Amino acid sequence: MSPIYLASASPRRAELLTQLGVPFTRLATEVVEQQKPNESPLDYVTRLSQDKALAGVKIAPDNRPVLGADTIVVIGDLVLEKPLSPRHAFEILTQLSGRSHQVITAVTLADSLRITTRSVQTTVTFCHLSPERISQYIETQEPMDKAGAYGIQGLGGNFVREIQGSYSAVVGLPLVETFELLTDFQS
Ligand SMILES: Cc1cn([C@H]2C[C@H](O)[C@@H](COP(=O)(O)OP(=O)(O)OP(=O)(O)O)O2)c(=O)[nH]c1=O
Repeated sequence: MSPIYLASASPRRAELLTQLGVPFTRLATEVVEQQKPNESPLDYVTRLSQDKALAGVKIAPDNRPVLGADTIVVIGDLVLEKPLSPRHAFEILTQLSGRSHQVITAVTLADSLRITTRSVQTTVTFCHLSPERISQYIETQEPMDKAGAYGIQGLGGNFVREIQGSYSAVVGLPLVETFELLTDFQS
């Protein structure tokens, strides 16, 4: 696999790309994450992954492909991103308790001429969480930098009764779809 740029500060995305065997250099980009009125969750996560990749293309020193990705948690029509505070994390986890939600991850590859995006939707079902259990989890700090205020790869995995779809997409980068995207883009 040829080397690429990764426009992401997420340690999970770097680990997953390493697991795929893709050599990469990280680029530091800043993208404002704000859903527009009437923008669907899928359109929103797609746009963010594209904005991240295109912000990387702008600062990349050469024309290697740039990968950008975004992950959101969706319950009903409501998009849950990273919690703004421990109190907000408590509200989010209370909403997720005892029911199913969707996790959508979009991945974009772009260079100065082309842009391609794949999105993956996974359904995750949580067991019932008591307020005490939620508070204890928040004390670990694990929820604070994660969409939906949990990490399936960490202690948040203890809450997952069922997952239908891609585990790696929930963690932040769908391995199969990213490999296919890279293969198609570089062929
Ligand atoms: C649901 C879930 C999300 N997450 C993480 C993946 C993402 O890093 C984060 C969602 O935030 P994002 O805004 O997608 O990504 P980021 O800000 O961490 O990184 P960057 O924009 O620089 O690429 O939540 C987990 O690690 N485990 C989970 O189970």
